[in-house]
Order: sequence, then C-alpha cells, then structure tokens
Amino acid sequence: MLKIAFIAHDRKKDEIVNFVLAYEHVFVGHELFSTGTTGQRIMDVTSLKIHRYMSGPLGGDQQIGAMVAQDELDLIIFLRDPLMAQPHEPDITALLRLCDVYGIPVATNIATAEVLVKAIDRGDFAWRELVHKYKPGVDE
Ligand SMILES: O=C(CO)COP(=O)(O)O
Repeated sequence: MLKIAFIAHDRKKDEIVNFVLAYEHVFVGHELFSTGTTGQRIMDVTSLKIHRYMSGPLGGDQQIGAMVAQDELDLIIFLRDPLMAQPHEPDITALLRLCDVYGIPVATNIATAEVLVKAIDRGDFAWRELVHKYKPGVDE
C-alpha cells in the first residue's frame, strides 16, 4: 500500500476529479491524502477515503511537505495552474523542492499523472514498501 497525495489548483480541480474517478480502481488500494478542497471534491464523487489537510493557501502544501520530509509519502499528483499566480507560491515551491530532495515522484500535469498511475497499477513502486520496512529510526 502506497501513500499518495492529491493536490490541484482551482482551475485544475475538475481535471483531478475526473482523473481520480477514472482510476478509482487503482487508488482504492492505497492510503490517500490531499489538501482541503481538492480532497473534498474527490470524495464528493468517489467512494475513496482521503485524509484531508488544510487548504493550500492556509498551509496544506506545507503539511504535505512535512510528510515528504518525514518519509511518509510515496507519490504526489499535484495539478498546478501555470497560468495563475497563487498567494502561497512559496509553499508550492517548497513542496516541490522537498520532492526533489527526497526523490519523491510528483506529477504536475495530467500527462505525467497518467504515466504514474499506470506505474502504480503495475507495481513499479513496490520498492517503496521495502524502503519503509528497513527504514532506520531518526536517531540511528
Ligand atoms: O492551493 C492548493 C495547492 O497549492 C490546493 O488547495 P485546495 O485543495 O484546498 O484548494
């Protein structure tokens, strides 16, 4: 079971909802997280259970970033709006930076999201479970 997060900016919300709906059969076997509004929109139309953090502008991206820093997240689908400035741009940049620091797969557009979901379905990320199994404690 992977830990997967969904995030989408407002003009990308319909896209992420349709995407998750189409691949509900893949996501249902995993532990799911999201920012506030994105998760609510997805849960409104699917039977998925999603742990929702704060809305992005109120700290949700940072909460998801904290999960990445603690090695508690395996993959992120983050449909960003490249044509609209966001008030919490620094938080978005920080989250993407942490994904690069820790080598966490993150899709920022639907084309990459498609590739990742197919990889999840094939079991390509099973190695992440091994990483968790043998993870040393923070003090070691
Ligand atoms: O702003 C966001 C990500 O940067 C998303 O937050 P919401 O899912 O609460 O709209």
